[in-house]
Parts: sequence; structure tokens; C-alpha cells
Amino acid sequence: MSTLRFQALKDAADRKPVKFEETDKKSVIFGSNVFNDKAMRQFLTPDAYKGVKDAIQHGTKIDRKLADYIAMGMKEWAVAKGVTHYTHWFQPLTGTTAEKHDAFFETSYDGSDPLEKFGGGQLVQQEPDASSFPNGGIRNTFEARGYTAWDPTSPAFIFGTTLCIPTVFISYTGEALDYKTPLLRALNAVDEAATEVCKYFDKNVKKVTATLGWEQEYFLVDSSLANSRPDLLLTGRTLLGHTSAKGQQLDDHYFGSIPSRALNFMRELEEECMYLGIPVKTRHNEVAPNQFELAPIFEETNLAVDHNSLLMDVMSKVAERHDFKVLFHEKPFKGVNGSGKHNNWSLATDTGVNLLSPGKTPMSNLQFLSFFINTIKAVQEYEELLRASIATASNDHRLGANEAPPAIISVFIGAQLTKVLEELEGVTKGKLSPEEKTDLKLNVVGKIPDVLLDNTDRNRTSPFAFTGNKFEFRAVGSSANCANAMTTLNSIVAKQLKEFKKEVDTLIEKKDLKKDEAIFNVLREYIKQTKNILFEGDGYSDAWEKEAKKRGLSNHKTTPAALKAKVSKKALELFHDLNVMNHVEVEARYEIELEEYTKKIQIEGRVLGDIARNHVIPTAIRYQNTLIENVRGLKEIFGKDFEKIAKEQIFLIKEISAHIEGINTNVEAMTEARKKANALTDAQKMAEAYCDKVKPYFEIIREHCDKLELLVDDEIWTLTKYRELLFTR
Ligand SMILES: NC(=O)CC[C@H](N)C(=O)O
Repeated sequence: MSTLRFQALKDAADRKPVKFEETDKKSVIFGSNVFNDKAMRQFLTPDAYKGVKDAIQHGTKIDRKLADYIAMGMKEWAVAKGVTHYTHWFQPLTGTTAEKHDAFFETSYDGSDPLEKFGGGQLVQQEPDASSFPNGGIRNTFEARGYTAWDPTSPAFIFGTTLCIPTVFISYTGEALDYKTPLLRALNAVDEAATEVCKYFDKNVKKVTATLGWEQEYFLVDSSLANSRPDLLLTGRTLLGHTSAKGQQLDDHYFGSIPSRALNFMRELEEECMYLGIPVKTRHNEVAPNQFELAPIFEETNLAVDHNSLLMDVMSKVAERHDFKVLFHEKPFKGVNGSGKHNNWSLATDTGVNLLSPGKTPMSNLQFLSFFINTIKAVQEYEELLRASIATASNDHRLGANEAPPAIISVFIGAQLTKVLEELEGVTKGKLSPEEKTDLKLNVVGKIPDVLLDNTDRNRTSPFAFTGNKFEFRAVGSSANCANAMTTLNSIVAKQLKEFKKEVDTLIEKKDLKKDEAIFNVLREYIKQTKNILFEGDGYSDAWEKEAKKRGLSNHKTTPAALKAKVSKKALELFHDLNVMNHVEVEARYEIELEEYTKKIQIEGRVLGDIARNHVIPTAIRYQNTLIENVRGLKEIFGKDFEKIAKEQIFLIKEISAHIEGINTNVEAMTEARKKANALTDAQKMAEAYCDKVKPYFEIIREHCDKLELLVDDEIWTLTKYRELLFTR
């Protein structure tokens, strides 16, 4: 009997839900481990408080002296809560978060006078020995220094006994080495551009904030079962495994009653989130067995991104306490739904208006339409770049099936808004007659709110869907740092809004049009130009692939193909012009992402080769030997008649041999392909070789292994099966 698998199954079967009791109401504990406004008022001097507030609201610099006072207050607050260490908490380009804890504890030079110390210097800037983070060639090893610098717009928080200070991470020469820096710059760009456009409608608007509400999908697998699978452990997904007879066909998991062990995990997780100020609100079973979802209330984008990164970390830790492993991989199991992290995005003014929500007056609706149509135009102009922003080895597996969008980026707006756009397309060129203006205001622009209330249709195959008061970027993968997608989306919208402002102003100045006439005129042209990006139908159909090609839309099914758009002239100019990233920063990221792709496929190839040869083949041979033994016995008993009697067994013996042969030849060929790919020096070429020459073997090898799984005696099969991973709870 295969001991590890059966021991793991026994462990899992014996588990009881880990008990958990909430300490208090959510509203009471919410944010109590965050150095938020309330804590700042309590622990900071009025000057220090004002300094942080100004930095948050207006980006004003905090001088060293003030930083000392802020640090003092922060330390006092943290120490009172039992904190012993502090860390700059940042998001390097590895996709995870990074932290290096230092104790508050200090002594004087001769080792006497031990005390707890934390000064402005330590708060504002640090120099972690961070030479091993990906840098895409920006940092030479001889000047490997990178700095972390405090981001006061995202509040410090306590995790365990450590004070975590959100920071950016930049190189010695000033280039961004993290996700946060370009995101902050993109948010700044969209704020500036959107505020200018808002002024057409309301002069009081001083700031526009991009908001983000992510939805985190994930799988929970019993930790013993997960640990029994080398592929899950090392790659985050199953590289083989025959599909379970029952999967998600009955749709009986989706929104069903949450299994007790999972529910207790969620309750404890939510409590941790509350302390950390992550406003989680929704939890439910997702479509695939053992798949779940968690979603917070939307927040300012930078904070929402930090919260999502933090959440993923917290989830893994809480899961351990409940004997689960959380899978963030976009496609951990073949044949059932994968996991996304849909990014719900909108823009909000400091006057309290959601710019993607229709208002009560024709003018506010014209404002809504301006932002709505400009977003569509931005996506249309930069669809390829948007696709690149969600490209990873793991997301490639997810796109194009099981309620995840295809690789073609398109925008879904629903039937009602399609009609509104059709009507606006008919607006007269140049000046409008008083009758036309009235008609537009009354019958087109004035009607939107009623229309949208009924607009509840959803298209799960759409990568970018309007859902009533926001756009849902559904293509983002569950393991991604949202910053990548959000930096791109906010940049392209910023760029487009600037363009719009320029065009409208030109019509007002040169053609003597009234403001609303000019806006109608520009929007009309945009509507005409953006038809190719709008799509309401089935994103999975062959017809759409053909149609999209005709429309000139990109369809990059793999990451190496998709990533190229990141370094196109158009993209480099976009990021440069908006001061989001200079060419060096963009090119470095491109290199890093290609390398990450290559390494992921390389690891998968190695793991698959190992499992196929060292787990599957030996098991198959053991079973084949049993069959051979059986045939021999039959021959002994039945003499020449044995062939008829042992027909099936002989057939099986041959079949097993054929699969073993299939595995061996293909693992060998895959290894050769890897060697060839490794010899390439160009990162793009190497990633392409891994994609086109190495990866195709995965399916072939898997096919042979999965066939063997069906043939071999269940009692001796070493690898935990799909039905066990997906249905043990
Ligand atoms: N119900 C859903 O929206 C499923 C979404 C799907 N899991 C995805 O990959 O995006």
C-alpha cells in the first residue's frame, strides 16, 4: 500500500473543524492594529499629525525632525500593543511581500543602557541588503543597494509582534524595483487627468481617486493531502491527475453551504482582517469543489493593493492553523474552474461622486458618459498592453475556459448602454440645434439612471465588463499582485483623459463650440472609433476568435507572446510621458517577467519529469509485475488454454508498457528541449523556447500518466487523486 497517500487520507478523514470564537463584533475590532487616524490623533503631537495628513492628502514631504516625532508616536502605540520589532514592508517584483524584522531594542555603544528605540531615520528610509530581489539588470551587484522609503498613504500596521511600515523599494540610482512605486505614479497621473476633466462639470473637484475592489478566489486543500503531492508543493498546481468522475457538473458547490472546516478558517481569517483594517465583507463557495471566494469593500487603489498582498500572506498563515493549504494558482486542477482576482475599478471625486455611476441630472450623466466612453477608448487603444498586464505562466492555463475570459481583450457594456451609444453616435457634427440639445438631454443622457437599474446582465466570458457603476477587469489572475493590472489601467485611462481634454478644449477654442457641444462631438467620434473593442457575445466561440482577428484585436494565448506589448514603442512612450516608468524600468520588468515565465516552466518540467519517472513508472511496474505473476499462474493451471483466459491481463501488461514507453521517450525529449532552451541567451527567445518547445510535452506526458492512474490498482497508487484533493473537506 502507498503509505504517504493513505496516511494523508487518514489524517484528513480524522480532522475536526478547528475551533474558533470571535473576540468581539467586527465594528469594534476593525482597524485596531492599524496606525490609523484615530491612533494618530492619540499618539502624535498636533504638528506630527498634520505632517502625516498633509503627506497623505497633498504629497508634501515630511522633514527629518517631524519624522522623529512621528516615529516616536508610532513606536509608543506599537509597544503598548506588545510589539517588539519593526519592518519595512514592501512588494518586490517576486510577486510576494518582503520584510526584514529589526528589534526596537538598542544599547549604547558600550552595551549598557538597553532601551526600545525607533527614530525618524528608521521610519523614513532603510537600506535592506536586498541584492537578491529581481531587478532586471538595473542593479549591478557591485552597487546592489536598494532603498525602501516610507509610503505614508498606506498606514502602518501590526502583524503578530511586528510593526509593518508599507514602503516603496527603489534602486540606488532611483529606479523602481517594486510594484508600489509605478502604481503610486499611475494613480497620481489619473488623478491629475481626471480632475481636469471633472472641472468641465464641477469646478469644486480637487482630487480624483481610483478605487479598487478585488475579489479573491482560492482553493483550500487539506494540508496533509497537499503535502503528499510534490507538484502542488513545488509548483502550486497539479501537473497530472485523472479528472474525478464527479467534478463541478452538478453546480452543487457554488454558493452552497460552506463546509465547517472551511467556515472556521474563514471566520478566523476575517477576524485577522478586521484587526488589520481590511474591510472584508463577502465569503462564499465558488464553482469548483473546494474553491472559495472572499471580497472586501472597495478602497483607494494603493491601499486596496496593499490589503490584497497582506491578505494573501495572512490567508496562508491562518490556513496552516486549520490544516489547510491555500492555493492561489490560477489553475490548480485541470477540468474545473480556475481562480481569478476580478478587479472592480472606478474613479471617485473628493466631492463624493462615483464617476462611473450615472447621476440625477443630464449634466452629471454627460460626466458619467465622458468617463465611461473614455475608459472604453483607453482599453481599445491599449488592449494589447492590458493583456500583457495580466500575463503569467499560471494565468495562461486559466484564460479561455471555465468562466475565465479569453486572451482577447474586449469590453462588455450590456444592451442598454449599447443603445445609448448608438443614439449618441447620431449627434450632429459641430453646433447642435436647440431642439437636438433638448432631445439629447431629455431622451438620451437624461434617461440613463432608469436604464441602468435594470442592467443586471453579466457576461462571464468578458475580460472587461461594465457592471452598473464600475468596470470589472475579470482577466486578472488569482495569484497576481493587482498593482500590475492597476498601474496599466490607470495609466491608459490617464493618457486617454488628457487626450480628451485636449480635443474638447480645441473644439471650444477653435470651433467656438459650447462645452457640452464639444463634449458630444468628441464622444461621438470615440464611439465610432471604439466599435471594434465592444463585444457582448460568447467570448469562447470560434466565431469570436475569427471576428476579433478581423477587427484587428490581439489574441496572445501565451505569456511570451503577450509580454512583447510591454516594451512596444507605444507602451514605452505612454509610461514615460505620464512619469509612471522610464524605459529602463519598463524594460527591466519585461526581462523579469520573461525570466519568471521561463523559470516556472522549467521547474514544472523538472517536477513533472521526476513524478512521472520516480512515482508513476515504478508504481506501474509494480502493478504490471502483479499482472505478470497472475498470467504465469494462469498458465501453470490452464496450460495452453491460458492465452484465452489471461487475454485481458496480457492486454493490460502491454498497455502499461506502452504508456511507460510513452512517458520515458517524452520525458527524455522534454529534457533535451530544456537543454536547448537553456543554451539561449536572449530572454524573449528562451521564454518562447520554453513555451513552444518544452511545455507541449507536459500534456503528452500527463496523458500517459493519467491513463496509468486509471489502469493501476488504487491500493498502490502513490499520488493523491483528484477526487481526494477536491472532495475531502
Ligand atoms: N463565478 C465566477 O465569476 C467564476 C470566475 C472564474 N473562477 C474565473 O476564473 O475568473
